[in-house]
Amino acid sequence: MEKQPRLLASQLLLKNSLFEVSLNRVLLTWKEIATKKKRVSGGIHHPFKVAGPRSAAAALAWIASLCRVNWMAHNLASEFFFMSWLTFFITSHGTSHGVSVSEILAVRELDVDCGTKDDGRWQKMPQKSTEAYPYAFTVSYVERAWQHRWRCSDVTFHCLEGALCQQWVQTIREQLTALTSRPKHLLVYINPYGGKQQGERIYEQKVAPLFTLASISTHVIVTEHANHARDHLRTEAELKKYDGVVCVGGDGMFSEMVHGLVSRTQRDNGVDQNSPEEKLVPCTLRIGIIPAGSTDCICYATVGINDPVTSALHIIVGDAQPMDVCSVHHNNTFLRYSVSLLGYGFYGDMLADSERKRWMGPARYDFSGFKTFLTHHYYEGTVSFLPATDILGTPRDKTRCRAGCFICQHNGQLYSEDAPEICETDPDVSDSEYKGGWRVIRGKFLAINAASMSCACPRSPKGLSPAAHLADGTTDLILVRKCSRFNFLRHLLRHTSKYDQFDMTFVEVHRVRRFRFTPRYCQSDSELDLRENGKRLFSQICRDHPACSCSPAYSSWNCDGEILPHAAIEVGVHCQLIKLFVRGIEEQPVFEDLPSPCVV
Ligand SMILES: CCCCCCCCCCCCC/C=C/[C@@H](O)[C@H](COP(=O)(O)O)NC(=O)CCCCCCCCCCCCCCC
Ligand SMILES: Nc1ncnc2c1ncn2[C@@H]1O[C@H](COP(=O)(O)OP(=O)(O)O)[C@@H](O)[C@H]1O
Ligand SMILES: [Ca+2]
Repeated sequence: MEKQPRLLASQLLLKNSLFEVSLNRVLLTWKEIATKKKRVSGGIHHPFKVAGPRSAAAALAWIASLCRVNWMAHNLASEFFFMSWLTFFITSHGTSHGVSVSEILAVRELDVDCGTKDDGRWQKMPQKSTEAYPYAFTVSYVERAWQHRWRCSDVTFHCLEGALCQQWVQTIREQLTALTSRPKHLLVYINPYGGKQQGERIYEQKVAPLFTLASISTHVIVTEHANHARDHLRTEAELKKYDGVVCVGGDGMFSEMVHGLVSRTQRDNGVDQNSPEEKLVPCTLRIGIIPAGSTDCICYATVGINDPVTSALHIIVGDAQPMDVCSVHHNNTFLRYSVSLLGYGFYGDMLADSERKRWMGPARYDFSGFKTFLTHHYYEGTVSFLPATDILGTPRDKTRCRAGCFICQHNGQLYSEDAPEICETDPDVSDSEYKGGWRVIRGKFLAINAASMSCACPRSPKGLSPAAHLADGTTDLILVRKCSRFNFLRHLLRHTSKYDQFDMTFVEVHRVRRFRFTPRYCQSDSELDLRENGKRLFSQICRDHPACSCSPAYSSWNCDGEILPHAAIEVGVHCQLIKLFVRGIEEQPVFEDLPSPCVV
């Protein structure tokens, strides 16, 4: 059934005119071609996947001989076909290849005699094609590769008539211009010190050539100090000139962009950020992330991979994904926004320690994580939260937030018949109570984490809260109570396997709209002084009595990789406050579940 229209189309085409094509795969993708047999790439099948020549030169000759491709489309007036897809057939093997117009990156005419150097690499036509078909154009398009990676692929079409060639180029350009969601002008900030300090190199070598190919103009700023990008965005940047902003760096750099853009938007709209109850105005400009940091969990959890080329291609095709942002206040004073992790206890202590070891690069987190694990401090306090009861789904269900997520499309405003009713007495939780819809839990905690998205990252591909949603207006509050080191290790290890990290007696998780935390001792205006004195006092006591197993009174909050100055905070989720140049993680037919090494 499916083959019939294609067959008809090909007959039509042969009658008219059109192209004989040689599929001119670029050398760059050769490595992938050789291993393609193992991969599934979104239903695209190539004839050259079974066996391959050894050297690159042999590969080119082999591809050229193998891939005699007929370009089959109907006449240009027949817009129906063109509206969404370009389809070409690889006649030697009878397979077809369709490319959505929305995933075409660029089209350029080729000077058949001397090739083209539009994108920085020469493409020489095979001699035979040059003689027989003196005109050609190249279409660059997105090809799906292994594990959510996207790559830029080229296909070159040859033809007999110059006018026809131009007509095709013109038509494809018109189609691309009609895609209004694509950015044309971008403001780019590069953190040269993020991650392994490769930001500038990554941008120049991997991203800038793709932006040039897609005719995107950029204004690039290499930051000179922390908060440079935030302050520039908040005050100076002429945002009207741009269709989006891009950061090259890690989660900290992304956080700077969020603070700059959100603050600017609130100021322009007369909204007071200091009021915790205030409804914030969403930002219109989209943010792109080129991952070049240490954790890059926002990129990983929204794209599925930390890969600069993939992220650049998502920016070029103009993807858009709304995201929730948490605002953090202390005593009616705005502190910070958070998009990924707000963590007190384990992640706060780990971050505070790791900041002193920046020279270690991304490995500082493993080192400080290990050290913090050994110190095994717990903290006493009260967590109160407003459960999100009017939603479908729970933090423990098996659904995952993926591209086009149904729950996020409805702003999380779905009513579930199974949603638990709030009852005044909960026999399961003896140390919790309800006050006006708020639930209050007192206890001793190793960690208090709020994940407003999954926080998936290479260290934990499913993340801190695997079922969290990017844009549902809720955050998953994870409470890890005091337990043995062994049990805490079991909990941590489960972040790296398929086993449920919440299925442990000392762990609970709640999907909430707001929450507050108050440490047991304090909180007064002189909290900061107390904290400093307290820390000094405890460290003195512990130095004097090394066997002492007491915990300090306070930890710090890790807010997307930044330390907050207060332990007592109030947090509210702002549904879909920002937009990213991504589409969410695309479903893949294979490789979705990583094999788990063991369960403990
Ligand atoms: C035993 C292995 C345990 C692995 C547990 C992994 C849990 C990982 C959850 C990660 C959540 C990440 C949330 C994102 C936070 C970022 O915003 C933020 C800033 O990122 P940036 O530097 O790119 O700007 N990053 C972070 O705060 C770093 C989080 C990294 C956590 C690593 C924790 C490693 C723990 C190792 C414990 C080892 C115990 C071994 C005992 C034998
Ligand atoms: N030019 C700069 N010099 C020093 N710090 C910077 C600079 N630009 C940005 N920063 C800060 O560096 C911190 C870490 O940046 P980030 O890109 O997230 O890297 P990482 O993932 O390694 O932490 C952020 O807090 C950011 O504000
Ligand atoms: Ca959320």
